[in-house]
Amino acid sequence: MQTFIYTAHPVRVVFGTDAWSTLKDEAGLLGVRKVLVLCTPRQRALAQQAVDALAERGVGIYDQAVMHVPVATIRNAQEAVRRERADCIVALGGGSTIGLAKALAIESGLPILAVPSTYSGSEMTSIYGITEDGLKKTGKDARALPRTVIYDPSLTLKLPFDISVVSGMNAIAHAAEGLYAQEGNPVLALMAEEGVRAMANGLRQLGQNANSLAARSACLYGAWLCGMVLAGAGMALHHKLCHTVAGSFDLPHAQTHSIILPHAMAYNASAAPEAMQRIARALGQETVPAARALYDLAQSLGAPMALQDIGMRESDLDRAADIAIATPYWNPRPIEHHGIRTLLQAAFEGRRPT
Ligand SMILES: NC(=O)C1=CN([C@@H]2O[C@H](COP(=O)(O)OP(=O)(O)OC[C@H]3O[C@@H](n4cnc5c(N)ncnc54)[C@H](OP(=O)(O)O)[C@@H]3O)[C@@H](O)[C@H]2O)C=CC1
Ligand SMILES: O=C(O)/C=C\C(=O)CC(=O)O
Repeated sequence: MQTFIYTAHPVRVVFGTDAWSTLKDEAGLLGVRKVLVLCTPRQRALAQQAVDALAERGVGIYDQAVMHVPVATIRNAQEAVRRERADCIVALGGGSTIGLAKALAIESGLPILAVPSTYSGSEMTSIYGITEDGLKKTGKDARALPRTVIYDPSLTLKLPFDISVVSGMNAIAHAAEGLYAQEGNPVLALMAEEGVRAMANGLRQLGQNANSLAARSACLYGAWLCGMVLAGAGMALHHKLCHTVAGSFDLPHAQTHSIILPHAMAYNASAAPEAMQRIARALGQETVPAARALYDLAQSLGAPMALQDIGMRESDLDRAADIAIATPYWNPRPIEHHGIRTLLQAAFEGRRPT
């Protein structure tokens, strides 16, 4: 067996259809007294339920989380933390809310208790992203890793089917890329394959019945595994392209992942054949190239397939390629301008990878 390094990311996880009811006890186990609940404006009613459940520990709500964590939002939320003298942050929502909690924790050292309602997987990682002056910067900081995660599939029942699909593809992207990323290893490869399998099966079941708790459980379990792979193995070309395109041109994160993933896999296929085999096997499509199997999965679930359909302008593709190439992540195949520009064109048009 090859020599490798595996780093565990210590997060306490409570998983199950009634897991949400443990919120107060879990906050108690963290030894905190004043909990500020973060959410987006539309999740405020759920956040109020959290404050009520936390009883004397629930001191307030900050409900202005937005995607890509703009610096101005962080400043306003920091003010709420100071005003309420919070000593803990509950992040209740998707990756946008969890991302805001991470930015606050990096500055304050406060512990995060995350209750995810999408499949972004952010709750399992110490990776953070902050957007300033139209540019998204990402980094890693141990303080950004939540101390506790409560996964309750019943909280994801209201996640619309179309968002569930692209969010699930975002999770699959973590695992797919983790199979060839620089810090990948055999332990993470096991999680990656199982994560892709669980998520793909869960999404297919959701396609039959979006209210199925069994399907929602499979998706959330897949999101957890895929998030752990992202945390441990790191990122490569695909994630870099998504951060460039979504962060710099203000496109929706998960949709961008879903569209670019098959094209990034096609770019890397020749340099990472074993990873491609594992992805195709996890999708139950061993005779089809992984890139096409991913494209077909997304298409069969009605996901948007072209960057032009989610607001990208063709005139911005050259700049997107320039930004992605300027500060590349490590990648198994060398990053070269013509290949990346061609990849972005294919993703812009939504062509099935050849
Ligand atoms: N650092 C990391 O490891 C990672 C970070 N991310 C970051 O996370 C962000 C994207 O996360 P993502 O989860 O896709 O985006 P959001 O958190 O913005 O959620 C996506 C959509 O789902 C809706 N939604 C969430 N929960 C519910 C619910 N329970 N019921 C109904 N609708 C719901 C949101 O609605 P509403 O806005 O109304 O709440 C929103 O429209 C990006 O900024 C990305 O960079 C993503 C993956 C990993
Ligand atoms: O692209 C992803 O899904 C993973 C990481 C990030 O989004 C980084 C971040 O902005 O938090």
